[in-house]
This record gives sequence, C-alpha cells and structure tokens, in this order.
Amino acid sequence: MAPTLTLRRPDDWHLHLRDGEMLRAVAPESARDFARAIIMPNLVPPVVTGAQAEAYRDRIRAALPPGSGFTPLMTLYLTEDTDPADVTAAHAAGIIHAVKLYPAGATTNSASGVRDFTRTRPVLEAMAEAGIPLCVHGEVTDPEIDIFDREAVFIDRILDPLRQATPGLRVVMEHITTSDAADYVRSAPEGLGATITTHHLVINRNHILAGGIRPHYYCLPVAKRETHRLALRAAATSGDARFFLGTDSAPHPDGAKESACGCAGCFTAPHTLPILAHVFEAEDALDRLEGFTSLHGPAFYQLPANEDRITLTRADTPLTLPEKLQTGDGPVTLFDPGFPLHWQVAEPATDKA
Ligand SMILES: NC(=O)N[C@@H](CC(=O)O)C(=O)O
Ligand SMILES: [Zn+2]
Ligand SMILES: [Zn+2]
Repeated sequence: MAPTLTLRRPDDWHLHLRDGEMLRAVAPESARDFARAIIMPNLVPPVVTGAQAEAYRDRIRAALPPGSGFTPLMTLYLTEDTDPADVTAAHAAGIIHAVKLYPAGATTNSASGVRDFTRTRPVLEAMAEAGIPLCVHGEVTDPEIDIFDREAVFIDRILDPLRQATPGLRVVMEHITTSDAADYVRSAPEGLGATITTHHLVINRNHILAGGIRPHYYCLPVAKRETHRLALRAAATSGDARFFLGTDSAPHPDGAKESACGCAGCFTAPHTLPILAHVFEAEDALDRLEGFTSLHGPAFYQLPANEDRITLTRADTPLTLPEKLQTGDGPVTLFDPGFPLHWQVAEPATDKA
C-alpha cells in the first residue's frame, strides 16, 4: 500500500488571485486543494474600500469552477487615507477579514502604500478595538538599506514600534524570510503570527543567482542565505502555532518575469501541497503538516478549522505537472522545486463541509 496522509483541508493565508483573465486561470488552481484563502488586495488600482472588496469577492466567486466550495477571505489595502469607519463596517458585515499594510514601493503594485505611518494610527486603533488583523509586508524601502537586510530592519524600525504603539493589534508578518523574523514572532506571547511561503522553504538566494539569473525564483521578500531557509524550515515544521502557510502564490505572465526588469513573484498554487509534503517528510515532520496547513491559520484568524479532509498519497512515480499554466494573459511558469514530487493530492475537492 502506498503511504497516505489525510489532513483537514488546507487554507492559504496569503494568496494573489489577480483579476480578469489571470483570475479566471488561477482561481481554479487554488480552489482544487484549498478551502479558503486570504486574498491580497494589490490590484491595479488597489482594493481600498469595503465596496471594492465586495465587488472583487464577487468576481473571484464568478471565476471558480461550478460547485466549488472555495471561500475567498477578502482584505483591504491600507493607505494613508483609509477611513476607519469603512474598515470596521466591512469587517462587521463579514466582507473583509484583514487589512494589508504595504510600505509604499516595497513590492508589486505597492505605490499607494504607506509612507507616513503616523497617518495610519486611527485605522490601526480601530482595528485593534474590533479585533481585525493587520497583515504586513515587512520590508523597509529605504534605498540605503541592502535588499537582503530590509526585513530585519523593518522589524526594528517599523514593526516593533507600531506594535508597541497599538497594544492589542493582531499582526501577521507575511512571507517571512529570515531567522530574525522567526525569532521576533517567537518573542511575542500573543497577537503576532507569521505566514511562511512554499518557495522560501525550498530556495535560498543561490537558486536565484548562481549559474545564471533565474527570474522565476525572484520574489519579494527576496530569498536569503541558506541559514535563513533552514530557520524557516525549523519554524514551519516545529508545530508552533504562530507559523502557518501563506503560499504568496503570485502569478505574473512569463513575459513580465523574463525581462530586463522582471516582476517579483513565484507561482506555487497548483502544487504547493506536494511540495510541502516533500519538505515536511524530509524534516521528519509529516505529523506536523496539518498544523501548518490547516490548523494554525484558522486559530490565528479565529475561524473554525475545515471539517472535510484531503488525502495525499506517496507514489513511486513522480507527479508530472505542466511547466506552465496557460492563461488569457499568456503562459505562467509554475515554481520548479528542483526535486521530484512523489506526494500528490489523491482526492479532488468535491464536497466541502
Ligand atoms: N511576493 C511577491 O514577490 N510578489 C507579490 C507581492 C508581495 O506579496 O509582496 C505580487 O503581487 O506579485
Ligand atoms: Zn508582500
Ligand atoms: Zn504576496
């Protein structure tokens, strides 16, 4: 009998679904294995009001396969002009589940993000009061700071002061890439969690730059040196409920990545679970995969864990995946983990309790 692993259906606590043709192509890729996802609001223009989040949610629902039980959990893009009353009303109405902070210029489509953090105080205070989590892209944008240091500097300069100034605000450090971030999350007894992506458990910065420049491994925050990758693997497989899966699956058409100035983002939604099963097996931690993919995230977001299950099986013959997903905006290359995928999801998502 092939080894199998049954998990509560996973959720993705950090996902880019885009819009239009790209949305139609990638939404089914997440809906196949995941029950819910926190949907990033960095569209062009960004999703900044409750009404825009509701309209975007409806476009996502329309892009799902018939009968899909996938639930998009919407977020708002925090700007210096965000109205606290709109945020709390959208949250109370069940339209949004979090607010996303992008330092202006830190990443893809972040031009409308925050420059002057003092201007966000009223919103952050309203969020703390209402229990609305703040999701943070944790990188400083100061050009003086080396790109490999931007996450660690963000913690000291921005995140820790922001948290001290707003007691009770629940914060998710998104897509952490350093041991500094993992240590910082561990230093907080409550109210602080972190998502870890699929790709940051697999690649370090050599994968991007050694032996040729590989644009499909370029994402933000950029992968760091090997010691940091090992720290992320230790955090993800530790069983510590402060760490949970956010794939940060971030599709860009190949033409936008294979360019003199390529976009940041790795596309991992279609095969995240086979990759994670490989990683957790290699760390002798398959028994902790369910916590990472299916239990710790709902606990942080104060939502019930999914009731239905998925089963992974380990086959001798590796999974064959298309190299690219064809979309109406052009092909999108899937993240190549660099090892054969023996684990695969056995049951298609049919009934979601
Ligand atoms: N992670 C990335 O490299 N890219 C994301 C933006 C983000 O999550 O920072 C994108 O929207 O393409
Ligand atoms: Zn980000
Ligand atoms: Zn992202």
